[in-house]
Amino acid sequence: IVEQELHKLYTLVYVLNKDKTKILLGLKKRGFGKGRWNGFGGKVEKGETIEQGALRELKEESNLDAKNLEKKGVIYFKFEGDPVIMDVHLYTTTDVSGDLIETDEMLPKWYNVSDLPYSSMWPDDPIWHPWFFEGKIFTVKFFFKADLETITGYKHKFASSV
Ligand SMILES: Cc1cc(-c2ccco2)c2oc(N)nc2c1
Repeated sequence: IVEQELHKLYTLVYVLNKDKTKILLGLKKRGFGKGRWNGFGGKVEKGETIEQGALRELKEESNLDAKNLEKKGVIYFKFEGDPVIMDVHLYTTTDVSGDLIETDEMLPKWYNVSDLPYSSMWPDDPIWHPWFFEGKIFTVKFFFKADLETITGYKHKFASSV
Protein backbone atom coordinates (compact mmCIF):
# COMPACT_ATOMS: atom_id res chain seq x y z
CA ILE A 1 0.00 0.00 0.00
CA VAL A 2 1.22 3.51 -0.69
CA GLU A 3 1.50 5.61 2.49
CA GLN A 4 0.01 9.10 1.95
CA GLU A 5 2.38 12.06 2.34
CA LEU A 6 1.05 14.62 4.79
CA HIS A 7 2.50 18.14 4.42
CA LYS A 8 2.59 20.67 7.22
CA LEU A 9 3.33 24.32 6.33
CA TYR A 10 6.04 26.30 8.12
CA THR A 11 7.92 29.55 7.51
CA LEU A 12 11.53 30.63 8.07
CA VAL A 13 12.57 34.28 7.76
CA TYR A 14 16.14 35.59 7.65
CA VAL A 15 16.72 39.31 8.27
CA LEU A 16 19.93 40.61 6.65
CA ASN A 17 21.51 44.05 6.92
CA LYS A 18 21.53 46.26 3.85
CA ASP A 19 24.95 45.12 2.58
CA LYS A 20 24.15 41.46 3.44
CA THR A 21 27.27 41.01 5.58
CA LYS A 22 25.25 40.33 8.71
CA ILE A 23 22.30 38.06 9.44
CA LEU A 24 19.90 38.04 12.37
CA LEU A 25 19.55 34.68 14.09
CA GLY A 26 17.51 33.66 17.10
CA LEU A 27 18.45 31.08 19.71
CA LYS A 28 15.35 28.93 20.26
CA LYS A 29 14.85 28.85 24.04
CA ARG A 30 12.20 26.10 24.15
CA GLY A 31 10.21 23.66 22.07
CA PHE A 32 11.12 22.35 18.62
CA GLY A 33 14.74 23.21 17.74
CA LYS A 34 15.55 24.32 21.30
CA GLY A 35 19.22 25.28 21.69
CA ARG A 36 19.75 25.96 17.98
CA TRP A 37 20.30 29.31 16.26
CA ASN A 38 17.91 29.73 13.35
CA GLY A 39 15.89 32.24 11.37
CA PHE A 40 12.50 33.24 12.70
CA GLY A 41 9.44 31.22 11.84
CA GLY A 42 6.99 28.54 12.76
CA LYS A 43 3.69 26.97 11.75
CA VAL A 44 1.33 28.61 9.25
CA GLU A 45 -2.09 28.90 10.87
CA LYS A 46 -5.53 28.35 9.36
CA GLY A 47 -6.92 31.47 7.69
CA GLU A 48 -3.55 33.11 6.95
CA THR A 49 -1.39 32.99 3.85
CA ILE A 50 2.11 31.56 4.12
CA GLU A 51 3.59 35.06 3.81
CA GLN A 52 1.25 36.41 6.50
CA GLY A 53 2.39 33.54 8.71
CA ALA A 54 6.02 34.48 8.10
CA LEU A 55 5.39 38.12 9.02
CA ARG A 56 3.43 37.09 12.13
CA GLU A 57 6.13 34.73 13.39
CA LEU A 58 8.87 37.32 12.80
CA LYS A 59 6.87 39.87 14.80
CA GLU A 60 6.00 37.42 17.60
CA GLU A 61 9.57 36.08 17.94
CA SER A 62 11.62 39.26 17.43
CA ASN A 63 9.19 42.22 17.53
CA LEU A 64 10.37 43.22 14.04
CA ASP A 65 8.01 44.27 11.25
CA ALA A 66 9.24 43.37 7.76
CA LYS A 67 8.15 45.79 5.06
CA ASN A 68 8.49 43.13 2.37
CA LEU A 69 9.65 39.53 2.18
CA GLU A 70 11.57 37.95 -0.69
CA LYS A 71 10.74 34.28 -1.37
CA LYS A 72 13.94 32.21 -1.57
CA GLY A 73 12.60 28.69 -1.79
CA VAL A 74 11.07 25.76 0.06
CA ILE A 75 12.91 23.23 2.23
CA TYR A 76 11.12 19.92 2.73
CA PHE A 77 11.97 17.79 5.77
CA LYS A 78 11.09 14.08 5.98
CA PHE A 79 11.83 12.13 9.17
CA GLU A 80 12.24 8.38 9.18
CA GLY A 81 9.16 6.67 10.60
CA ASP A 82 7.05 9.84 10.35
CA PRO A 83 4.64 10.37 7.41
CA VAL A 84 4.40 14.13 8.02
CA ILE A 85 6.64 16.24 5.77
CA MET A 86 7.53 19.78 6.90
CA ASP A 87 7.26 22.33 4.06
CA VAL A 88 9.42 25.22 5.28
CA HIS A 89 8.88 28.31 3.12
CA LEU A 90 12.06 30.40 3.16
CA TYR A 91 12.09 34.22 3.02
CA THR A 92 14.59 37.03 3.40
CA THR A 93 14.22 40.71 4.08
CA THR A 94 16.58 43.65 4.56
CA ASP A 95 13.75 46.03 5.29
CA VAL A 96 12.57 45.82 8.90
CA SER A 97 11.34 48.28 11.49
CA GLY A 98 10.71 48.04 15.23
CA ASP A 99 12.92 47.41 18.24
CA LEU A 100 14.53 43.99 18.36
CA ILE A 101 13.70 42.30 21.66
CA GLU A 102 14.41 39.00 23.35
CA THR A 103 11.19 37.01 23.72
CA ASP A 104 10.49 33.94 25.82
CA GLU A 105 10.88 31.95 22.56
CA MET A 106 13.98 33.52 21.08
CA LEU A 107 17.24 35.26 22.01
CA PRO A 108 18.19 37.39 18.97
CA LYS A 109 21.77 38.06 17.86
CA TRP A 110 23.39 39.56 14.74
CA TYR A 111 26.08 37.35 13.18
CA ASN A 112 28.63 38.00 10.46
CA VAL A 113 27.54 35.87 7.52
CA SER A 114 31.17 34.72 7.28
CA ASP A 115 31.14 33.36 10.84
CA LEU A 116 27.95 31.48 11.63
CA PRO A 117 27.67 29.16 14.68
CA TYR A 118 27.03 26.00 12.62
CA SER A 119 27.76 23.68 15.55
CA SER A 120 24.68 25.19 17.24
CA MET A 121 22.48 25.28 14.14
CA TRP A 122 20.43 22.68 12.28
CA PRO A 123 22.66 20.16 10.41
CA ASP A 124 21.03 21.00 7.05
CA ASP A 125 22.08 24.67 7.21
CA PRO A 126 25.68 24.31 5.96
CA ILE A 127 24.31 22.39 2.97
CA TRP A 128 21.82 24.99 1.67
CA HIS A 129 23.29 28.24 3.09
CA PRO A 130 25.80 28.58 0.19
CA TRP A 131 22.93 28.50 -2.36
CA PHE A 132 20.93 30.93 -0.18
CA PHE A 133 23.79 33.45 0.22
CA GLU A 134 24.55 33.24 -3.51
CA GLY A 135 20.97 34.49 -4.02
CA LYS A 136 19.80 31.27 -5.65
CA ILE A 137 16.15 30.26 -5.46
CA PHE A 138 15.90 26.57 -4.71
CA THR A 139 13.88 23.67 -3.38
CA VAL A 140 15.61 20.96 -1.39
CA LYS A 141 14.33 17.88 0.40
CA PHE A 142 16.21 16.50 3.41
CA PHE A 143 15.81 13.02 4.85
CA PHE A 144 16.47 13.00 8.59
CA LYS A 145 16.81 10.17 11.04
CA ALA A 146 14.36 10.34 13.93
CA ASP A 147 17.16 11.84 16.11
CA LEU A 148 16.79 15.23 14.33
CA GLU A 149 20.61 15.18 14.12
CA THR A 150 21.49 12.82 11.26
CA ILE A 151 20.80 13.60 7.60
CA THR A 152 20.67 10.42 5.53
CA GLY A 153 20.37 12.26 2.20
CA TYR A 154 19.02 15.22 0.27
CA LYS A 155 17.85 16.20 -3.21
CA HIS A 156 17.82 19.78 -4.50
CA LYS A 157 16.71 21.76 -7.57
CA PHE A 158 17.41 25.34 -8.58
CA ALA A 159 14.36 27.27 -9.63
CA SER A 160 13.65 30.51 -11.40
CA SER A 161 10.77 31.12 -9.02
CA VAL A 162 9.15 29.20 -6.21
C1 LIG B 1 13.77 19.87 10.73
C2 LIG B 1 14.07 21.33 10.55
C3 LIG B 1 13.08 22.30 10.80
C4 LIG B 1 13.37 23.66 10.62
C5 LIG B 1 12.33 24.68 10.83
C6 LIG B 1 11.18 24.59 11.58
C7 LIG B 1 10.51 25.79 11.46
C8 LIG B 1 11.23 26.57 10.65
O1 LIG B 1 12.37 25.89 10.27
C9 LIG B 1 14.66 24.03 10.22
O2 LIG B 1 15.20 25.26 10.00
C10 LIG B 1 16.48 25.02 9.61
N1 LIG B 1 17.35 26.02 9.31
N2 LIG B 1 16.77 23.72 9.56
C11 LIG B 1 15.63 23.06 9.98
C12 LIG B 1 15.35 21.70 10.14
